[in-house]
Amino acid sequence: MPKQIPPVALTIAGSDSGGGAGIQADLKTFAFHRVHGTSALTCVTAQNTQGVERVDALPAEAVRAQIEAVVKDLGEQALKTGMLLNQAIIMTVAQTVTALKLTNVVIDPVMVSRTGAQLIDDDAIATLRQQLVPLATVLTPNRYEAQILSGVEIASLADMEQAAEKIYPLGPKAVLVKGGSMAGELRGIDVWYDGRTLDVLRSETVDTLDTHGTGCTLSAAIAANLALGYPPLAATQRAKTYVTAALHHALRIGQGQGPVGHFYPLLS
Ligand SMILES: Nc1ncnc2c1ncn2[C@@H]1O[C@H](COP(=O)(O)OP(=O)(O)OP(=O)(O)O)[C@@H](O)[C@H]1O
Ligand SMILES: Cc1ncc(COP(=O)(O)O)c(N)n1
Repeated sequence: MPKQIPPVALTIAGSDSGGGAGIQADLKTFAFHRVHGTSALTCVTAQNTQGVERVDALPAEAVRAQIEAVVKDLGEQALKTGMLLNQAIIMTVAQTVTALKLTNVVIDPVMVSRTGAQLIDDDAIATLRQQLVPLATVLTPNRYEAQILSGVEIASLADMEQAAEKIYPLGPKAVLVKGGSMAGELRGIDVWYDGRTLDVLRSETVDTLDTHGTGCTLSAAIAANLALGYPPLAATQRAKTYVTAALHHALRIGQGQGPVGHFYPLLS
């Protein structure tokens, strides 16, 4: 049988020592999709299922060097960004993605945790909005990040739709407002807007506390499906289906929120 050449996807994100989110979630998600994953590490977190205990940033130039090293040799069919942490790293990633003319760019604008805690400073948020958001093929804010980017207080499906329409003019080709931290039946419902189509991506609400890494996994799965050649909306629908299945098989490990089951077909 001839050897197959896998597509390549790049993640630019932080390390989660607990293995449930960040680079670790991204590489597992790429591997599940049979996409070769490359990575540019932005920061190292000391983290477990209960929270983040410490964060150490890498120098922005080290982030640039990692991106350049893997892209010039292995290429990339898609990339995602996750936790970029500070203004210098955000600026460097935006410059490098532009300079290398990288395409199929999924931006997970990690700014606020699901519990509502701000993860990066105000300067970094402004830079992310101005320099990185316009480069996105798909931008995936959670409820609180969508509130910051749109100025809309989000409590209903109509609010999610309005936020997606307000974020779109910032420059991404498509916006997915994620509903993992919405209440009741809206938990797990996402809103897509690409300037033409306003679509609601529905899945059943999975009744579990073990949701660590859902956001990272979703954006990595979108990038993997883009690398496989699916157009943005189809890639996002397939990613949503994957995250829902992985949530159904979330791992009950650790004392806090366990990670989703990335390789759920292998779990008995
Ligand atoms: N309990 C759930 N049931 C079904 N889908 C869910 C659930 N929780 C999250 N999701 C889905 O997971 C994906 C990630 O969304 P979420 O809003 O959790 O992102 P996030 O806040 O960035 O993630 P995280 O909580 O990992 O920081 C979305 O498609 C969302 O709808
Ligand atoms: C290194 C790192 N990156 C990102 C997240 C957010 O993860 P998620 O939004 O998927 O829970 C995290 N907890 N740690």
